[in-house]
Amino acid sequence: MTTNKSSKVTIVGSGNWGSAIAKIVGRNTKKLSEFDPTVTMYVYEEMIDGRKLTEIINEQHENVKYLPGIKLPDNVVAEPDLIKACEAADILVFVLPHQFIPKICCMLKGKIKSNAIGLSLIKGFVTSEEKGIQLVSHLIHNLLGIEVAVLMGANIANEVAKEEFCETTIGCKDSTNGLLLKKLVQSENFRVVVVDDCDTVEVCGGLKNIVACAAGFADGLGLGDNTKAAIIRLGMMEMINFVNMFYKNGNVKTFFESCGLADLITTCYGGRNRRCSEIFVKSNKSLDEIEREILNGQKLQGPLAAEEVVFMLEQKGVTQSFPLFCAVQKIFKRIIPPPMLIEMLREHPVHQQGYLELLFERKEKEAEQR
Ligand SMILES: NC(=O)c1ccc[n+]([C@@H]2O[C@H](COP(=O)([O-])OP(=O)(O)OC[C@H]3O[C@@H](n4cnc5c(N)ncnc54)[C@H](O)[C@@H]3O)[C@@H](O)[C@H]2O)c1
Ligand SMILES: O=P(O)(O)OC[C@H](O)CO
Repeated sequence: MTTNKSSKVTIVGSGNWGSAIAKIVGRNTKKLSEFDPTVTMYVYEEMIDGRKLTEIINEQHENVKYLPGIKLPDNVVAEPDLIKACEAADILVFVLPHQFIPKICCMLKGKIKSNAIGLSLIKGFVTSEEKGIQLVSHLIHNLLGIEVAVLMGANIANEVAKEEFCETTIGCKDSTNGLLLKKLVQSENFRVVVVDDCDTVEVCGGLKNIVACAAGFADGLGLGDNTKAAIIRLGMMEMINFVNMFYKNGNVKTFFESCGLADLITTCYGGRNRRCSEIFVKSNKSLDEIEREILNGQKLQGPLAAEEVVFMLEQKGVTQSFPLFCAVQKIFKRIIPPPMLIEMLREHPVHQQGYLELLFERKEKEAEQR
């Protein structure tokens, strides 16, 4: 935990969500004595119409590429040098597409304060040859040696930036740090609940992106709301099963925080993964083409997560328990056609009599044994 009276905050990332959270964090640090008012935002530099993005942000106080139309507080300062941005920070808010995080952490190793704390807003997993699938917060902790909390919820960045009411979940083991992080990110219209079941919070954020892709496929196939509701329910059952199998201390109650069912709903109706998956079904375009044409530099997390998760499920020999995750991976690889999604869900193990009892009884027994 940090002992500074006035904690210095750096946001590592400046995409759609990074910029939206910078708006809240910048406002809070300006008014709360716990924090140094200046928030540094690490920006992966790029040129926009001949000007550097960092210069535009620092002069116009707007991330014109990733969050156009939203003014950032003037105490949010864009910095293109990763080390300069992070070396003095007491709190590091990680909010980059997950594919960039291993490289960023390697660059930061040994260059940050040893008593800094991290908060990861990254929804995804990382995989390596030796370690298989790993939670992003665990990777950051292992590489940088700092405690890392997570923040996940039903939070489409553009809506948060417009200050529409929503909720979110922070997973943090240390209650003092949890409270400090809550103060950093909570606002009138962004309500925070802190829980200590960090792994479940983070797994929810990574897996819901896969379910969102299935929802997008259903939209692309012209199916209606009943099918989408089934996809959300079956997706949530696979998420619960995944936590039960691989994160033994996970608590099913966490699925009823914003990071669980609520995020599944918002992402299956309004998210980028859903939108791009619908186009994937309706066109012959590759995912790369769709990402380039639709997202203007923003990144999809769902297809990559499906690849990583299914690789792990295959290694463990348990793919039959996760037909929805597997269907998404196979459809993106064009191994099966999109209508096969429904074939794979028709015989879902959740439809077997007594499935829920088995799922929850097993969990209760395990809890008793501990
Ligand atoms: N956008 C949302 O609505 C939203 C909401 C909640 C959580 N999230 C999660 O937050 C995380 C970040 O998402 P986002 O929406 O802020 O990002 P984004 O999709 O807008 O990604 C683009 C960002 O990646 C950066 N980038 C591109 N190439 C890079 C490189 N080689 N190295 C480092 N950075 C590079 C870009 O500069 C830009 O800042 C993701 O895990 C996402 O799932 C997003
Ligand atoms: O746009 P998506 O699909 O990356 O989802 C955004 C957020 O994670 C929703 O909470």
